[in-house]
Amino acid sequence: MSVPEVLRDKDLMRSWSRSRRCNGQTIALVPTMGFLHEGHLSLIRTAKSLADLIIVSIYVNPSQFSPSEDLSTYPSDISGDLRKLSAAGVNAVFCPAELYHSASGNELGGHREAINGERVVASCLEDVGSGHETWIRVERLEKGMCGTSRPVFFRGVATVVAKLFNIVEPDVAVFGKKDYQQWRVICRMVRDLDFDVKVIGSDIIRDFDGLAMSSRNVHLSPTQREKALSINRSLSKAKLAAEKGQKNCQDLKDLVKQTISEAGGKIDYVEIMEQQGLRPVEEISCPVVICVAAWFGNVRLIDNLEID
Ligand SMILES: Nc1ncnc2c1ncn2[C@@H]1O[C@H](COP(=O)(O)OP(=O)(O)OP(=O)(O)O)[C@@H](O)[C@H]1O
Ligand SMILES: CC(C)(CO)[C@@H](O)C(=O)[O-]
Ligand code: BAL
Repeated sequence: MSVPEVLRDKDLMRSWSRSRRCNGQTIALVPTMGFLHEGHLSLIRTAKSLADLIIVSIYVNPSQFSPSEDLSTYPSDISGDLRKLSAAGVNAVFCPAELYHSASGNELGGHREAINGERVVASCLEDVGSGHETWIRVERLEKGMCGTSRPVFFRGVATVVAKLFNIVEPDVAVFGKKDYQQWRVICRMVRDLDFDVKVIGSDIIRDFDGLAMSSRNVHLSPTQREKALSINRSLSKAKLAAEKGQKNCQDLKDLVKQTISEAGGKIDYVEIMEQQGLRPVEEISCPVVICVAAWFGNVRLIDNLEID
């Protein structure tokens, strides 16, 4: 077990990376928001098969949360994460305190301020008069599904991932297919803006009972967790129905919605999209992905299943 180098400063991160690339070593980046689980570790294993050195970034990006979302309660355990990353054989961990410039020109987004000892969070950067004003929009792919319920999400993700690519300068970057739309948005950004980075989508890792692993699962009560198993159950049912010949997407979506609602989940969306461009499909005649987001109490979970 070797302890990875922990870098908090973007210039140091860039020179760490550049010096290794100058020596001919290839670098894979695995961007995360921390509170690591087996899903993240599987991305690291994928990354290790693709590059000489692995960098994991841990940064809870404020600009992808709107003010009503869960930035302030996003789980964190940096010492646990560092232990897992050491065991996983990662070479460096990039965990900047802040990545955005403030209006004063300092590198402080100002999204977390202690007022009267309480942690107050303004999650959308403009709300606090940040100096940051450059955003990447992946105009069609960012719309619909998670883009509807999380209006600043993909703008924030695309922008922070572009920043990470510019700082780390990786050869390869690995993302989870659990966040399917996010993965496709990043692939499109890389293609459209000519980033010299190969983007890889890595398969969803599920817990023993089928629940897709997610940092937010920690907020589920045992009863909510039990109910949340309906997501994977509903996706498997729909896939089986499709394989048996049910090609009508409305019927398949209704099956998914009914299974989750009956278990006590509140549907955010259920969509069936073609895999590459995420355009909605009415009859299955090409590889599709069924994408779901649903609430269990205050926890919003996403999941999906590809039908090839
Ligand atoms: N179960 C999983 N299988 C595969 N990849 C995953 C899984 N969970 C997360 N990832 C991937 O890990 C990367 C970092 O994700 P993040 O740190 O937001 O974790 P998360 O578990 O997705 O958290 P959240 O609770 O926000 O959904 C993303 O590319 C994401 O798709
Ligand atoms: C890609 C990412 C690290 C950007 O903040 C985040 O959205 C995530 O963890 O999936
Ligand atoms: N894994 C996606 C990060 C988010 O939900 O904000």
